[in-house]
Amino acid sequence: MQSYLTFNRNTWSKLRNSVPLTLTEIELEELRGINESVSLEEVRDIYLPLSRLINLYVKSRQDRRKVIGEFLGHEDKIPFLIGVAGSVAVGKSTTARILQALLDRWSEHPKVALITTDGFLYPNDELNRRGIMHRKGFPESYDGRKLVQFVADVKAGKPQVIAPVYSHITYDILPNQHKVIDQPDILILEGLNVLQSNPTDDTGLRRYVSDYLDFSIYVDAHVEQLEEWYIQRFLDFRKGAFSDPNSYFNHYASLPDTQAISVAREIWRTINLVNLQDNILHTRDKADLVLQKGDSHRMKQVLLRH
Ligand SMILES: Nc1ncnc2c1ncn2[C@@H]1O[C@H](COP(=O)(O)OP(=O)(O)OP(=O)(O)O)[C@@H](O)[C@H]1O
Ligand SMILES: CC(C)(CO)[C@@H](O)C(=O)NCCC(=O)O
Repeated sequence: MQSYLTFNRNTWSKLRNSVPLTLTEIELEELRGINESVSLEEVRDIYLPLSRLINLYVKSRQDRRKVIGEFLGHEDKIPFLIGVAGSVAVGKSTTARILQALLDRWSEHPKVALITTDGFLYPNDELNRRGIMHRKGFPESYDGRKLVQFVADVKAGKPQVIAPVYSHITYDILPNQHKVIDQPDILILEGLNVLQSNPTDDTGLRRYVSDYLDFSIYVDAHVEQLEEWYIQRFLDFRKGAFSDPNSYFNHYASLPDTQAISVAREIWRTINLVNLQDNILHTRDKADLVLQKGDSHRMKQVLLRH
């Protein structure tokens, strides 16, 4: 990775510069609500400098838009699109939610929306019909055309763009729910496939989500670590969400720990690890920024493309 600048925790944390250190009590509560295990030190040292960097990128994009607006006599409101990629269970959605909470404190971009590409998975019925239920998360399990169309519409400045919603509890698309993206200042798009280049248009015009990203982040960690986090999350879910009778994994709720661990390990090794190795890991080289995590999700290193 030669085209990246490399920062350890200490050098990165100093780049927070003028970002106010203090988060209000309300903001703190909001961050705690995202994930109780995220430490405040991590937010201060890693995510505040990152929010400063992104703010600079957004401002520069807004300045360019103003020039075009002045030239044309009217200014379109086009969201700044951030992609967050990485393995299953690396912490993409947690990272995206922390960023959302931090970025919408800035007056230049008060409206920050968040979408996960999980919503663009085919519903289970369709996955079963295609015989690919065991390939959830692999490129062929997503409606790539719908996803690219969604992103293209958002980046064309369209109001009220609709995104479908996925539930980790029912393990399926929620048929009667959707999210509306209405010209935010920033849209964070989180998902293991946001940097993938899979053809999504069989008419020959090949378009990828990554063509529309203004800034991309890859959250990275060693595979041993990822397996541990996946199993731990599975166990946490088992105690909580799986005990909901609507949960797809309800039958796992009563499994003893040792058996639950082997089920989780098996799912990890046969599905998510294979997907990481075949389809996700190589997209790391395309990211503008790589966040490298060590033990307990603590950031070890940050790489910034220059
Ligand atoms: N910064 C963090 N500090 C502590 N724990 C974290 C952090 N980020 C994520 N985790 C934990 O790691 C696990 C995976 O996190 P998360 O659900 O955000 O991952 P993900 O990459 O979005 O996964 P998926 O692709 O399956 O949706 C969760 O149990 C979460 O609580
Ligand atoms: C929904 C995805 C693909 C991504 O978030 C993932 O969490 C998943 O469900 N993977 C399939 C295998 C598993 O159940 O972990």
